[in-house]
Amino acid sequence: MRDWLWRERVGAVALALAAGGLLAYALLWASPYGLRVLTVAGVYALASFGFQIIFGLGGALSLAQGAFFGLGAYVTGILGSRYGFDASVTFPLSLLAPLLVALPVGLAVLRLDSHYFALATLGVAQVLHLLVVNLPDLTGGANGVPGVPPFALFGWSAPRGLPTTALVWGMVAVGGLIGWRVARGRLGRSLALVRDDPMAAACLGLDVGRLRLTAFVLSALYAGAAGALAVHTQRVVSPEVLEFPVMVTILTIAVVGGRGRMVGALLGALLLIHLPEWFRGLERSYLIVYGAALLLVILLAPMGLTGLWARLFPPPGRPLPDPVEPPARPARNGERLRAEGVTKDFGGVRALDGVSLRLEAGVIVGLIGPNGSGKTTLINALSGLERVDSGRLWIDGRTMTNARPDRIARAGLARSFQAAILPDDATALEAVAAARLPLDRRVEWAEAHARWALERLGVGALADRLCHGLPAALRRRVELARALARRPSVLLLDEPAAGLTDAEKAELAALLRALAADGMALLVVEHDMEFLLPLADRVLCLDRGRRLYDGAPDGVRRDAGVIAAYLGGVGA
Ligand SMILES: Nc1ncnc2c1ncn2[C@@H]1O[C@H](COP(=O)(O)OP(=O)(O)OP(=O)(O)O)[C@@H](O)[C@H]1O
Repeated sequence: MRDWLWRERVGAVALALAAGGLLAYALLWASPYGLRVLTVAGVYALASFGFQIIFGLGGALSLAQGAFFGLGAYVTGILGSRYGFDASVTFPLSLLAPLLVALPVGLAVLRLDSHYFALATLGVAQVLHLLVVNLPDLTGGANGVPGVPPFALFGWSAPRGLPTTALVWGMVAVGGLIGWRVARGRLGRSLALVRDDPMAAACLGLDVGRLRLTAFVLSALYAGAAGALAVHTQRVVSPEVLEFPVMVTILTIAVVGGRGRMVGALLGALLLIHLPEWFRGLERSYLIVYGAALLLVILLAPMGLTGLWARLFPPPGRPLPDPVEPPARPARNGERLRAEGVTKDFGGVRALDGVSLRLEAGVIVGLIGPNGSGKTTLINALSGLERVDSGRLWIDGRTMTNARPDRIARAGLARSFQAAILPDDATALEAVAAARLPLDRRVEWAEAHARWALERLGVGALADRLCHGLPAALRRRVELARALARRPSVLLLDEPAAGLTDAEKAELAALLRALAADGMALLVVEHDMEFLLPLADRVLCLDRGRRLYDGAPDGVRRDAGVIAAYLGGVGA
């Protein structure tokens, strides 16, 4: 514990020293030109904080960050220069304008795949650029708007030099702190989960669309603020602020600094904006040296400067929270899930053909059938990952037919996948805590509940181990702990015993029985009859998407239809 505190403090001390050094440079050594460059670095750091939220944490390559920057700059430029408004009007409006563009654009394009999303956001930048060039009465066209006043608020105005630098870096400090809290808090953690695997995130109850939209809007606010400050610094705004180099600079800052980290944005901005100045003396060869220096940084630190720092000085393992049992859903007997007449076609293939199913509290239902009989499709349909063509679904009496996976998850359903999906660079505790983010208001509570789930599955000792490199059996346990942490009323498991030793299977069976005894309704897809038949209370067998058998486990081996379609094949 003491070691952890000490090492945590080392990071804070390093940051304080760097801030002190920067302050000393600004106050004592920097020339007026040096202060200008420092101010521009601050402006880019602010825009990059926002980019870290949408790109670094959310994993969405938005190429609109430069456009939002330019929009903020134009709003301040036009209102300040033409109408004489001070920052009390121009600054909020420079945030509002990107927000008003980001909302509809985000709603329209955030569901696209990454490269289409990147192209769509690039389109936003192109449209804005065309608009400013072709609306000369408003924007000054290709010449832009000159004579933008300095940042002024309630009669005080920031003259060039130190006051402007201090103002910008004050905003950088506030913006960085907010961004840091976002990254460490529920939003940042949820976004990282969405970035790593949107499907798994949705099945844990996270509203992927809303999270991405929030990140996009936040990124636009940061860019708008940075654009407003940029135009006060340069005192002129022209279409250049909407051109691609601004976007490329922001992207390079994030990549060089380290994706998703606010300190990375800060370091990246300071480095990227100062590098050309340091190499300017080289005259014509400056671009070559600048490019080579960048390449070197990327080669030596592919995870960015902050990634390199973390590799050289690995962050201390945090003390684990004490386990706390999460509140259970109200106990209910009887039916928890009902599906009726579920039909699903994939092109010409009928994967499910009018399947009906009931899952009850305390009852384990085994789902069997030959390969391609529709078992996974049924689990996907029940958990909202596949839309059904016809049929109906209820969970705890509430209709959930074709509801989104996150809604179904919040209604009380949890599931596992054939191959456990866990984020590689998260610890087991973080991976499980992610499942509690939609339920717990604070990350600390989510972690305490996650610790309980890990202990319950007998893998408490793995809490601070990275998911990457965990053996398959342990990954399954952690995934199950993640499902359990949400205290679901219905649990769907897709081949949970695959790859386990006999001893591990016996442990798993005991655990599943204990969960059923707690009142959970379970559906277990398995090919391993030795494991499933003694475990299940009822067995449903599918064949070519149709129900072939639904009854007691001991009747399965005697059923002629099941033997012909399936058991003959698996040699049971
Ligand atoms: N996304 C898809 N697109 C097209 N066809 C699909 C898709 N998903 C499943 N199918 C088809 O639907 C049928 C049912 O597949 P499903 O994966 O549900 O079977 P399964 O019983 O889970 O098989 P297995 O035991 O091999 O996992 C198969 O014919 C499969 O090829």
